[in-house]
Amino acid sequence: MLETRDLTIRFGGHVAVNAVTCRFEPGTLTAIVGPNGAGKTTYFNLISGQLKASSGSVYLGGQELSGLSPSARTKAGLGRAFQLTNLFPNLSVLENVRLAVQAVENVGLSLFRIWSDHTELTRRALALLESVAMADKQHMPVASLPHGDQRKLEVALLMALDPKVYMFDEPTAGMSHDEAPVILNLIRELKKDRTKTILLVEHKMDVVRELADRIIVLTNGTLVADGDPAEVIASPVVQEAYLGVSKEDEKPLSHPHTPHQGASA
Ligand SMILES: Nc1ncnc2c1ncn2[C@@H]1O[C@H](COP(=O)(O)OP(=O)(O)OP(=O)(O)O)[C@@H](O)[C@H]1O
Repeated sequence: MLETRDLTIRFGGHVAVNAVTCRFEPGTLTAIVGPNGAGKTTYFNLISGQLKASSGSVYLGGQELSGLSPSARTKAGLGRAFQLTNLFPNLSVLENVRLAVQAVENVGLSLFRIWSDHTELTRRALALLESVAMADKQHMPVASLPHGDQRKLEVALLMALDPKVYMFDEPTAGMSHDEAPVILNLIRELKKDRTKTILLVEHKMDVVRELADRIIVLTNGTLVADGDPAEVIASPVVQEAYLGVSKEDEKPLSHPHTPHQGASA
C-alpha cells in the first residue's frame, strides 16, 4: 500500500500541496482530478521524489520513502513514466526497451550472462513493444519518434520495470484518436492484476468514469473529496465548485495542457 501523510510543499508563500493524507490500495485505480493548478502533478512529484516535500511523508508497503532519491523510490516499487530525455535518443526503440528490461533483470556486466540472456531479453522487450503497438517501430531511433509514439514508449518502459505502483499523469495527452485506445487498453489490462496500485491524473471525464475505482479531488493543493466515482462526480460541491460541469457533461474536467517541464509522466 502507498500512503502519504500530511504531504506538503510550499513554493515561496504558495502552498501547492497542503497536508494531503491518503492511502492507495493494491487492486485499485484511483483517479486524481481537480482544476488546473490544483496540485495534482506536484503531488505526483512529491510521491516520486522529483520534488522534496516541505513536510510530511510517503510510505510504500510500510517503508518510508521520504528523503530517498527518485531512483531509490523506483527500486522500492514506485513506477513513474520515464522521461525520454533520460534515455538514449540515438539508440533504437528496441535497444532502449531492452536496456530497461536488462536493468531490472540485473544482468550486470557478466559478458556471458549478457550474451546468453540476449535472446530472452530481446523477446521480452519485443513483447512489451507489441503491447503498445510499436513492434513495427523497433528499429527507429527514439529521437525521431512522433509525440504519440514517445508517450507509448514511456508506458512500455514503465511496464518493463514491473512496479508495484503505476503513476500515470495524463497518459493520453497529445495523442491522436487512434493512439489513445492503445494506452487505455493497457491500463485496463494492468487493472486486472490485483497486486498493482494505479494512480491516474486525468482531465478526461469519460476516461475517469470508465477506469476509476475511486476518485480523489484536489483543489488549491487540498484534498476536498474522496470516494466512489459516481458519488464524487455527483456531489454538488464537486460539480459546482470544482469541476464546473453538469452531470451529463462529457467535457474535460479542465483544459488539458502541456505538463510542466520535468514533471511529465
Ligand atoms: N517548481 C515550481 N515552482 C513554483 N511553483 C510551482 C512549481 N511547480 C508547480 N507550481 C505551482 O503549484 C501549483 C500546482 O501546480 P500543478 O502543476 O501541480 O497543478 P495541476 O493540478 O497538475 O495542474 P494541471 O491540471 O494544469 O496540470 C500551481 O500554482 C503551479 O504554478
